[in-house]
Amino acid sequence: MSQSIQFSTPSHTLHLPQSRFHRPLTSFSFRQFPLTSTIKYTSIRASSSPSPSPDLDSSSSSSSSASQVLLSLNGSGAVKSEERSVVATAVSTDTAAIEVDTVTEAELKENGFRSTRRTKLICTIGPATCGFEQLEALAVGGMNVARLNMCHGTRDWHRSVIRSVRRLNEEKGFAVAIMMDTEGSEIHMGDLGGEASAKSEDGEIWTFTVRAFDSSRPERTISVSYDGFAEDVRVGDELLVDGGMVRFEVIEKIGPDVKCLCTDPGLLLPRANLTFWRDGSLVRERNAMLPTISSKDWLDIDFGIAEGVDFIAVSFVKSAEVINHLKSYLAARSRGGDIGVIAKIESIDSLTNLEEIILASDGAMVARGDLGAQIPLEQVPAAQQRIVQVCRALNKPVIVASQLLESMIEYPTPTRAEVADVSEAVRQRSDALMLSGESAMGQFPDKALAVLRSVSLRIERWWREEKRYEATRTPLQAIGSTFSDKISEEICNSAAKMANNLGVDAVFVYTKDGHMASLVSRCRPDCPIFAFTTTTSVRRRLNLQWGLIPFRLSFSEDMESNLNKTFSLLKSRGMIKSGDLVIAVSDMLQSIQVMNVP
Ligand SMILES: Nc1ncnc2c1ncn2[C@@H]1O[C@H](COP(=O)(O)OP(=O)(O)O)[C@@H](O)[C@H]1O
Ligand SMILES: C=C(OP(=O)(O)O)C(=O)O
Ligand SMILES: [K+]
Ligand SMILES: [Mg+2]
Repeated sequence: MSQSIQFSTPSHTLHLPQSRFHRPLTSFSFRQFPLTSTIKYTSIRASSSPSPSPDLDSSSSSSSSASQVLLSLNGSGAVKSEERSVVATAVSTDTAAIEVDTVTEAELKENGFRSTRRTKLICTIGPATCGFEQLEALAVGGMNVARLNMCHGTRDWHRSVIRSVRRLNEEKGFAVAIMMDTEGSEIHMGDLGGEASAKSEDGEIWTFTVRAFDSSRPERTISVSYDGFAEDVRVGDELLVDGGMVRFEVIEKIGPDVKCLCTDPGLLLPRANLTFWRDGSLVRERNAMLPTISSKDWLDIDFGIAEGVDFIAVSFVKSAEVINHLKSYLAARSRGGDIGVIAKIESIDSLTNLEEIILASDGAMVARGDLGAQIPLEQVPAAQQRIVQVCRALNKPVIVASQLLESMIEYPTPTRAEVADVSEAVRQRSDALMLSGESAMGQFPDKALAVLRSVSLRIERWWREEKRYEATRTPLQAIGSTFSDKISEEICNSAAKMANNLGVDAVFVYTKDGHMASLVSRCRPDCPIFAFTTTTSVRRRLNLQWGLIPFRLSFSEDMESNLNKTFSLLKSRGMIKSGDLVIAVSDMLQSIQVMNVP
């Protein structure tokens, strides 16, 4: 019935120093399981309340102990509207102890493993999506991470969104992670005194000023966030709003006011970014004086720690130093340092110091909005490809962001060019795609998310059909520093290769801190990766990474018992079936097992 092969420790064990994951280290040998598997099944006992503790089962060999599996829809593909009514409701059967997100469950049951989406989706939350039902619709539509841009909104507003997302996760079994994005101290316009936008026409004279307005905004006047602004600019400089959406020429300076002539008309949006160009180059001296993390950002970071966000995305990173600084700050203040730091690559300096920045971070964002204001637009695609490749090489998740479906802020369908752009990001196999204004303040947030979902699924399938995977490309460079890390890496590389060659249905990875799961994800195998972890926060963080379907599950050091338990739980939910071919790896027992589900 089930055939399984196990590479594990038998007679001779090689003793190695304990790794940072405290896993027993092993040597490798080969053992063929008898055709009648040693794996046995016992039914799952129902438990009236799910265990709040993410601790491992103490009774490691007992696959009959009350068990809990938490699973997210993340990674699942499309959801039909009629399924929404049943989505994410806790199932009250004798397996009530299993909390399952029924979106993924329905997907797996209906279309099998191959249908799951590998590319992760991030939605910026704004006025269009901050209500509980709107957040739920996004989660049902495939949102893996909710992003909060601290450039906008009050802390109270952000707190209420964070709490709604948390409630959604708790009540409906989702694992949507929260990413807080810092404002940074680059120069930007004020908030237009509450207006949604202001139109600037060709030939108009506008005043940019560091003065604050007591009451309403004077006509054709824009406040600027940086005090040194009026001193720094020169008559003749070109002033670009949002990287060129609107252009002005500086014609006169009067104290704190700078008079500018509009040369390229357009819409001014609240808090739009401002850059200055002199003789065809970006004026950067001024920016070098500004701290990457402003005093307001530090307060926001403290707020993020207190509210338990999962990721902090740092705007306008210039070097690895600021990332290291923030990481030690977080390690000292947040329990267990469980907030991931994402470096936003959106400046010339961040491209210059790309490798060291990414190495220091837990992930990176190709922030094409500001990047396109700092380098010529035609250089942005090459920069994107390089950033995606470096992240992959260094095993850090990478997000492609900004203007993916910009036209969908106003229209219900994307342009062909936008679909091509999204396809390219998926084809590069970036971990995640991000919506900005489309979900924050657009008219069609759910439709925009559905476009990301369907394009991701289609391109991923095309990629697999074309068999354009690793064999034809340069192998991944080795990254592990300790011997133990090198073993994990080799195991994951081999497991992914075996998964492709054998055409397995899924890779199972048992991981406490998520590292082993990220190593499997890095290989971008053809099949989905079921990542089992013991803690809720790791489960949420894994939601950012390509191909991972994160589950929370109590498990032990005993892989056979873990597999027994997982098979029974997933089979009882109809998420796997007898005969499915699975490869299992774990960061406790460094082994690869190949087996058919009995
Ligand atoms: N928390 C918020 N409150 C109000 N509006 C928001 C919020 N977040 C985003 N927005 C709106 O969505 C737009 C796009 O979001 P985003 O790309 O994150 O910001 P930005 O345009 O400042 O880079 C913003 O310009 C703003 O109009
Ligand atoms: C994502 C970006 O950053 P923000 O929206 O904070 O400007 C960007 O510049 O592309
Ligand atoms: K920001
Ligand atoms: Mg930016």
